[in-house]
Amino acid sequence: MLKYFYRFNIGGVTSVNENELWNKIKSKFRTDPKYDNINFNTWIGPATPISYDGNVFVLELPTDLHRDYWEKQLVSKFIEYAYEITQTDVTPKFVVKGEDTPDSNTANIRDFHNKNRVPERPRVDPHLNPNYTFERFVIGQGNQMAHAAALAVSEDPGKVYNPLFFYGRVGLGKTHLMQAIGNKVLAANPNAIVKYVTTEKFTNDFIDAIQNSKMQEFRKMYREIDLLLIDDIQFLANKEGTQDEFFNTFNALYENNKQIVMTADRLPNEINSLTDRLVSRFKWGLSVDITAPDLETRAAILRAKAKSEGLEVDGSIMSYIASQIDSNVRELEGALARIKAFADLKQEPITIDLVSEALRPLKLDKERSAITPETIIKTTANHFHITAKDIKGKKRVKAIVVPRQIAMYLSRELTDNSLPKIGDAFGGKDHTTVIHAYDKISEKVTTDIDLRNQIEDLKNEIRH
Ligand SMILES: Nc1ncnc2c1ncn2[C@@H]1O[C@H](COP(=O)(O)OP(=O)(O)OP(=O)(O)O)[C@@H](O)[C@H]1O
Repeated sequence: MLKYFYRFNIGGVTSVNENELWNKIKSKFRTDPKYDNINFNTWIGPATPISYDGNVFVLELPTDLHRDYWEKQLVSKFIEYAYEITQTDVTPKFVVKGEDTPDSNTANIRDFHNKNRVPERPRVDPHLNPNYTFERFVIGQGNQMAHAAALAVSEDPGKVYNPLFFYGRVGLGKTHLMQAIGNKVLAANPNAIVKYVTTEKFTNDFIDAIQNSKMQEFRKMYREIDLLLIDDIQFLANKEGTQDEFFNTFNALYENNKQIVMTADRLPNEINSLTDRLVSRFKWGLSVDITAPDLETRAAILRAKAKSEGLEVDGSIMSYIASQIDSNVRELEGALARIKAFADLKQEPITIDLVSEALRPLKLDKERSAITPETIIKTTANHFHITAKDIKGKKRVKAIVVPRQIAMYLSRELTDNSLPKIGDAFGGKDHTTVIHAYDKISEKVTTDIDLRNQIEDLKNEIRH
């Protein structure tokens, strides 16, 4: 391709040639905090200046995708920078490498091959954990809805809820449930193309494809999927290029009635800088949250895990472990593994003493005993901008009654104190008042997301 290297003069201002101008523009992009290294190396670095005649700047880009990206995301910055440098309006023109010299012969050959190709089902590794099945998933109050939706989708992918979106805190079974859909779909139809991918992997594959000019393969692979399971999409935050590509993948699959299942630790509209068009698409289907399992479910999960590992543990010991660990299922599993290792090492049966010894380094008992209704009352009062005296008092206004009930609920959840003892700490209330408050809040958290978040925040504040 011809390159022009010349300087010329407009009104006494010495103009720069395309290389000089491009280098200056590049350094401006480099120092702009909006464009980090990955962004710069992916989109800006691979561009080549072709010509600049004082008005039009021709920039060659390696792929169509780069052109799209430049036209949508970078063009205005380019114009702004070019103006700062030259004090003139520069119009950029983007050309894709090789496009202005199409080799018709090669194109014809490629066409021929495309038309005569025998369609084949590509082999895609689904990346599923065979243990993440519906059979091994224990249903409880916090995951009932999510489980039902997952099951419905696995029986009729692409038809009922598309996309299906699970959200919730870490370690509560989102990945397990989404992969259960994949395992079930594959069991029913071994030819289905199922792919589980984390958002991190999707991003890396995408960047890799751009850097190695493999976008076509990348797109083809993702667009032939029947069931796409994409985990932790909160990691799309602040990644505009990947969001664009995911948007295209999403549309291609959706239009072909292919099922998409996603997870995140929060709702789509709470993900930082997730573009509105993605947020609105994610809302087309169904979003379900998974919340922390209650005591009963935690014990049931433990029983199921112990059974699958051939561990014999008494029911009351299970309840004890479940009462000690109320954060998430992953930690529950970790505790069980720890107890098993401890029993093996000591060659002793699993008893309450052994369990409490095994879990001691996790400081669970200590943590529990360090938390008292007093600390809970104080923290809750602060949180709601009232006083501990209000909580212990008898005022019946809503602004005090609700925090009082929450503090009672937390005192039951986080301490081993008996009901009368909790009642005493709350200014001598009867134990039936504590039960009433506990039941009321337990019921409310199942439907009120704000309350649930507030309680989670409070638990964290109390623990730390
Ligand atoms: N209801 C359940 N029944 C049985 N096992 C469960 C249940 N919920 C979670 N688990 C187990 O807990 C562990 C953590 O679950 P998972 O990885 O699915 O959580 P997650 O919500 O995807 O968390 P993260 O956001 O950290 O990826 C897994 O081993 C999973 O099998």
